[in-house]
Amino acid sequence: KEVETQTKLANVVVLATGGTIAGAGASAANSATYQAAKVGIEQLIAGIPELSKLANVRGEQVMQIASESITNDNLLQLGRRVSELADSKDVDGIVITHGTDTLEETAYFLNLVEKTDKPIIVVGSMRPGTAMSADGMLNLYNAVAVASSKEAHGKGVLVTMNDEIQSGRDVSKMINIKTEAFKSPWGPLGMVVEGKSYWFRLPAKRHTMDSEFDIKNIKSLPDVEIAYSYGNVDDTAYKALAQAGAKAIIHAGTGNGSVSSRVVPSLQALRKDGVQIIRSSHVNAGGFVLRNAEQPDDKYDWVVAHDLNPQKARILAMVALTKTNDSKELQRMFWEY
Ligand SMILES: NC(=O)CC[C@H](N)C(=O)O
Repeated sequence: KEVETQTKLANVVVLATGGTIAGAGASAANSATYQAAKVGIEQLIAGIPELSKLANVRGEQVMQIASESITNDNLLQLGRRVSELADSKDVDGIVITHGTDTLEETAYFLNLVEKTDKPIIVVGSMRPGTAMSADGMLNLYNAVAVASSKEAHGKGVLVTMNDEIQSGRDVSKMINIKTEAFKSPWGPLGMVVEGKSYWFRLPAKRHTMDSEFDIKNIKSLPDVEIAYSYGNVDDTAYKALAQAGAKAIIHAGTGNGSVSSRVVPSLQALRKDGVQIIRSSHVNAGGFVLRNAEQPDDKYDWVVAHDLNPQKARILAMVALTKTNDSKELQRMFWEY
């Protein structure tokens, strides 16, 4: 009977990449001062015996780094491993443990390029496992719960933090010291409570099975960079990034993605030289940039990132540029994904 119930459990693979969820501090009082990416995945799984009631869980250490150091090559390596596992008959769901600093970028990347309807859940924590009220254990338990659930199929890449199920496309790290760090401007998709998921809404944007991008066809990612805007800004960073070979520059603009009059002429010139200019906003709670509002995008042949923050806009621009360098096509993609 025991064997029978065991075989009915979903097979979930946890791909570990590092971050605070694998962090360790000197004492239980160290919630903010600790080293990320220290604890191996076997030890993390062994620390949560309750996982074996949810799924047949096995771990794989893909890398062991703090996520601010993740490169495009790391993204491709992780994306390819996820794709291999998703293609495997004996894998039902995939969890990725990740540092929280760039978790929103990796989750969005996978959401765009993985051709599967199997659940892919990206999870991190705000406190290391050695701290009082560590959040990693429950976040990982919730990730495995969602990864092994039938309802999570076809909903794109998801993030489970702070009991919430968020869309990997929408979610962003909004504060760096609280366990309620991850928010979406459009709200969570659901909740996980005691290992059971409760859904309230669905993602509206194209993802995974419905995406025109496929990790299997992406050999490398082009150079896309971000320039931050603020009072007294000038064009130095934009020109330097283009000089260094950026194929597209994400304008991390103020407000509506507005552009300083000291910067506009240089961005027009860069566009004439072939660099794609993509206007986004760095406002905290989520930007909303519209074409020809603030700047005449049609006239300058610029693209708007709409609600994607600058770091997510970088991800979509890189993936999009593997297919096209046509600014109209890029803009279509920025509306659809
Ligand atoms: N809370 C975290 O995971 C942050 C730790 C580290 N900076 C990282 O992103 O990997």
